[in-house]
Amino acid sequence: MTKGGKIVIMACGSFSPPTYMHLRMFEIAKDYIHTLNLGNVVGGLVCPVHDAYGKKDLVPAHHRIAMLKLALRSSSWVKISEWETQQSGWTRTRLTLQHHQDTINNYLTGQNDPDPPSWLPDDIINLNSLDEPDNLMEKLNGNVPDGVTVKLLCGADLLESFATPGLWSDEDLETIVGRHGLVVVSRAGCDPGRFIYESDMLYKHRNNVILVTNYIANEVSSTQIRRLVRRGESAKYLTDDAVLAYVRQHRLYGAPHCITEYNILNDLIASYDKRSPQDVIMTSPEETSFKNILISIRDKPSIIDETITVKRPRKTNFLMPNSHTDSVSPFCEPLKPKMAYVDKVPSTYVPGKAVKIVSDATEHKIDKGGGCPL
Ligand SMILES: Nc1ncnc2c1ncn2[C@@H]1O[C@H](COP(=O)(O)OP(=O)(O)OP(=O)(O)O)[C@@H](O)[C@H]1O
Ligand SMILES: NC(=O)c1ccc[n+]([C@@H]2O[C@H](COP(=O)(O)O)[C@@H](O)[C@H]2O)c1
Repeated sequence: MTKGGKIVIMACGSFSPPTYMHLRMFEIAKDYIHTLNLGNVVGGLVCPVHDAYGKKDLVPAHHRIAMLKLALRSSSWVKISEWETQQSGWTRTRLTLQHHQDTINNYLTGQNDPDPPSWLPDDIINLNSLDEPDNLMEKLNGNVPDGVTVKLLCGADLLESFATPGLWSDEDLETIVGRHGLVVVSRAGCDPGRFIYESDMLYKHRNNVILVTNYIANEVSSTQIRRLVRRGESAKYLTDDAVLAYVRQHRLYGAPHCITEYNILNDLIASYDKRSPQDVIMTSPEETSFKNILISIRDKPSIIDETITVKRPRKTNFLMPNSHTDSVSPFCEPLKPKMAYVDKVPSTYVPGKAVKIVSDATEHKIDKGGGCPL
């Protein structure tokens, strides 16, 4: 067994919106712990804070949860705990760590709720279902040799917030650091090693603080994404496309009225049933609640992108009969934005699904089906 036992790493924060760095923290921390044999990471939890935390630009929890779900859809081991957001008000981090640790260990000792919470790490669920009867008996008797410790995963700025007068109580910090432990990821402008050295309490518990150097520094923050969004500038590649799509769709953080650009990937065409030499595939279209959708169409890989604007002329139910294909007829002015109308789009036209645009010299059509994942 590794020396630190089973660990669940939990990041508490606003996640308004989640960034790639929020996700990277988990990967970096897990690798570090495993390569140095400091413990066995059996799960990761993201715990968005309650709305009552009241931080600037904290959008309602249901939005932050929805964005986290989109951001984490490819993670096999990091889950979201909505627990804090479901409490009657803001919860101190010590209580959050304690609650999750207790719930996990109760589950492991068989005192579990028959309906385990959705955030319970899969490895914990599997661990329990693999229990030998003897081992289970030992656990039922209250002897849990390998209980799980929930550690607080944070950036070095959060560690340094421990020194902000009145923000954290000494008693809470003693419990968080002494009983749970910290996994701190480096962040520009912070010196966590020195910070620990200069705090008597942290220095005393320094063996319970794992300092992880992020050698591939990424200084993206939610603040920066919000700023770009507010200014109508691109935040692409700072967070997941689906998160940005959600932000635009719900006009969060002052996002301007939506014009969405879709890339047309010619190299994907080959994998689809080709109808004409000008077939193009749209990637990552979004829900059709937008009035204007900007679509880049590249007829031939060699020529400059042309764009057409597809307008929804009136409210429809957006359900397309199986056999139906709507026409988009652009004005024929080469290399200028072209206006076109789409009456209806297929019900499959949702985030994460691509729609095939079939084009020829005079008309463009949006075709049902042919979806490809993002
Ligand atoms: N670039 C980063 N490097 C290291 N840690 C980070 C980074 N961005 C966020 N974190 C950590 O992620 C956790 C959640 O932070 P939070 O939701 O406040 O993100 P943020 O991007 O710093 O937000 P904001 O910009 O709104 O203050 C914190 O522990 C924070 O230190
Ligand atoms: N006393 C405490 O327990 C305490 C104080 C400040 C922040 N926090 C937590 O730290 C996180 C900080 O998030 P932000 O970096 O987004 O402000 C939040 O989850 C918040 O609840 C806890």
